[in-house]
Formats: sequence, structure tokens, C-alpha cells
Amino acid sequence: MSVQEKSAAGKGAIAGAAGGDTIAAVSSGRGGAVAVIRLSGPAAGDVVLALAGRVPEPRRAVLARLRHPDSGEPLDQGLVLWFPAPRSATGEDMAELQIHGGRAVVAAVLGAVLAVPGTRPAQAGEFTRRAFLNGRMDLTEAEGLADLIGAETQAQRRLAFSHAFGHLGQRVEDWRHRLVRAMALVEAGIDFADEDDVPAEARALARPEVEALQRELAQALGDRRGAMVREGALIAIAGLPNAGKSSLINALAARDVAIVSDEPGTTRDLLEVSLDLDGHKVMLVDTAGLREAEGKVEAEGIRRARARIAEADLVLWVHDVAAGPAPDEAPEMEAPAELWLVGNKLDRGAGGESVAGRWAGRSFAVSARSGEGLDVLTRALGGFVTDRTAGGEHPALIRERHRASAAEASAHLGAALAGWEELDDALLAEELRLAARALGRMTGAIGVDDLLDVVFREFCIGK
Ligand SMILES: Nc1nc2c(ncn2[C@@H]2O[C@H](COP(=O)(O)OP(=O)(O)OP(=O)(O)O)[C@@H](O)[C@H]2O)c(=O)[nH]1
Repeated sequence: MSVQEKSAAGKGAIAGAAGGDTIAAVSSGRGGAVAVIRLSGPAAGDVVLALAGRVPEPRRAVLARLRHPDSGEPLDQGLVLWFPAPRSATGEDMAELQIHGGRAVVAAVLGAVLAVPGTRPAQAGEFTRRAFLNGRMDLTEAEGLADLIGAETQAQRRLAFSHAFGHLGQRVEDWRHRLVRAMALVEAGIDFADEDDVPAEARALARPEVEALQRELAQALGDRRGAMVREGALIAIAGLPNAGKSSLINALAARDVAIVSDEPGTTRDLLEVSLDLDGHKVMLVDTAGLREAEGKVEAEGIRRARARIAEADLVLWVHDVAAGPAPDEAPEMEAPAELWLVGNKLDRGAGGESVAGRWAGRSFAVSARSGEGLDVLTRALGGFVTDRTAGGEHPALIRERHRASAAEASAHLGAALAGWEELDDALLAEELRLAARALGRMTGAIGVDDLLDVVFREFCIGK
């Protein structure tokens, strides 16, 4: 079979879901010794034939000299891989050229690839978009892949990995299938309305399943672990002016990121630093000293600080041990999720005294200046994030998009359950259908054209 015939056969199998162009891009990062050029689309085989002189056996790396298709000039020697449709990452004919990573080599080979008719440069995320359109992955897997590529910490990598390889998608599809079964039962009431005993019985059978789904959705919505791993646990550093908040952040971040000065009220705005703490992403937020503001700017800083403290997973209340005994509790604060006391400036005062009351077991003594006590605090922070993100199954919902879909589904299930006895069959079935639709949008099984640009623009070119 010629390459063209092979390509045509492959294209038939995938019903041309992503259009007829063949896309090409450098998929490896800059500056490596080896560069990878990927191709996807019906002309991928033509390109390999034109540059390498032959198309290798599927999925076998073959060393080949690559020439310009027009001039015949040798450009480089490298490995060529051929993945005919539909067993390829995108579901289309694909090829990969592994060549030397030099700038001129890459430019020459990519130029030669794009000289073959029917090829064009790929847009960001276009390979993955084609994989989605050809049914090789669902939308949550595509998002997981974006997160896997962007993962900065090991916890993010682990979460993204399970997400990229179907964990979330399977759970959502399971919910949706159960919901569709419940809906079929309710609809049986519509179809057999003239048979007296069917409607009531079918409804009664569907109800426990809908209740169970509602419970599972509520539990998934209440689980913040996914967001905490992906976006980082938010740790706010609060305290009176001059307590050493900025110095503590600098010491924890081991770099000078916050302005440190001995003039109270220096931190007028919020400064956020992202850290990798024991493999977990943590966002440290330096908040303006909470006190009666002297100026408008400082007042605004304090307002923002309070808002951020209210959303924090943990607040470290920094206290200057040289300024007197630790307060019994943090002054002027709405109760945050969790509050620890950090007695700072240990180098200047006693300070290490045990603290009772609400701080017991959650107080630390450090010196941001000398570094004393910081190792204990850092370990405790790592332990806090590990505790909050570990355990049980992988979180079901990771992004805001997932939460919004799940919340929408849950609202429809709530409406269905609230009206279970009164609603007529058609209205009840409609609530269940809308809930199933909201879940379907999460995996991309249903009506997501409007979402694709948003999801795939996160990717880099070549992925
Ligand atoms: N001796 C000593 N001085 C410290 C320590 N930490 C901070 N300081 C000093 O305390 C002063 C205030 O420190 P900052 O880090 O700016 O305090 P802040 O809480 O961020 O202050 P505001 O921005 O005004 O709210 C500076 O002069 C620091 O050098 C410490 O551990 N020991």
C-alpha cells in the first residue's frame, strides 16, 4: 500500500474529525541536544517519504538521512518514527523526527517538512485538540495533560498524572451513566403512563440512585484537596506591624522577595511567593500589618489582607517576642481555617516560653534573622499541607470548571429530589437530563464547542 493509500485508509477510520490539514511543530524544549518534530494528519506519511526516502515500519525507530524534498540537500541524520492512524496519539497518521537540537538544523528540517504540500505549522495545543476530537482522550484528560506538563511539585505531578490518564473522566462518566439509568426509569413512567402501577414504581426505584449521586457530588464538591494541590495551599503571614512578617517570608523563601524595613506599615500590599515545600506547592502571602491605618493606601492594604486571610488554609500569626508576651489570641481577625503562632526575633528576647490557651501545640519560636527555629516551622508547614492533601481516593474535582459543572449538576439533582413527589414525569426527567448534561460537559461528552479554545490554549505549541 502506498503512503497515500495508507493515509487515506487511516483518515477513513477517524472520519476526518479534525479536518484535512497536516500539522507540524517542534515538540521538544529549546536548547536540548535532540529535538523532536511531530506531525499529524493525512500528509504525515508523505513528509516522511519525501524527507527520509522511505516510511519505516509502524512504531519502530529507524535511522535515516533527512533531505530537503526539493533540492535533495542532506539536512541532518536522525530517527524517524511512523504511527499510522488510528493507533496514534492524535488518532491520525503521525510521524516523529528526532534530530539534532541545533537551531539551524531544526529550522532546516522544519522548513523541509513545511515544504511538503498539505502541511502547516501547528497551533498551540492542536495535537491534543485533535486527540480529543478523535476520541483518544476526554476533556478532563486533556486538562490533566496540560497540568502534567506544567507541574512544578511532585504532588502536582501525581495529581495531574491520575487526571491525565482518565481517573476523573471515569468517575464522571460513571456518575453520568448512573444518572442516565435513573432518568430512563423516570421516563418509563412517561412511556407507560396508562399502566397504573408503572410510574410510581419506576420513580421509587430511581430515587435511591439519585440520592446517592447527590451525596457523592456533595462530597466531591466539599473536597478542596485538588485545588490545594493544583493552586497551592494558601498560607497567610499576618501580625502586627513590624513583627517581622516580611523577614519571615524572606527567610522561608530563602530569597529576598519582600520589602523589609524598620518603618511600621512597610507592607502596604499583598506579596505572594510560591514555594515547593516537601513536594507540595504553597503560596505564602505577606499581609499588611493589621492596625489602625494612617493613610488611604495602607487602609486598602489592610482591607485586602483581611480578605486574603479569610480565604487562607492556614494563617501564621507573627509576634515579636521582644515586644512582650504572646497575645492570648490573634487580635482583630475573622476566624481563619487554622491559626498558628510564630514568635519571631528569638535572637532578641526569651520568647521560647510555652504558650498556653488556643496556641497550645501550634506555636513556634523562630528568628527570621538568624534562622533559628525555621527548620522546625518548615517541617510543620510541610506536614500541614501533606495532611490536608493526602488520604483516600484521588480528589474528583480539580479545576474551577469541574466544580462549576458538578455544582450545576448538583443543583438540578437537588431540584429533582425536592420535587420528587410533586413534579410530573416529564419535568422530573428534565431535571435529571440537565444534571447529566452538566456532567457531560465536564468530560466533553456533550456540547463543549465553546470550551475548546479555553481548554486547549493552555498548551504550548507542539503538544
Ligand atoms: N533581631 C531581629 N530583628 C528582626 C527579625 N525579623 C525581623 N526583624 C526586624 O524587624 C523589623 C521589621 O521587619 P519586617 O519584616 O519589615 O516586619 P513586618 O511585620 O513585615 O512589618 P510591616 O510591613 O510594617 O507590617 C526590621 O527592622 C527587621 O530587620 C528577627 O528575627 N530578629
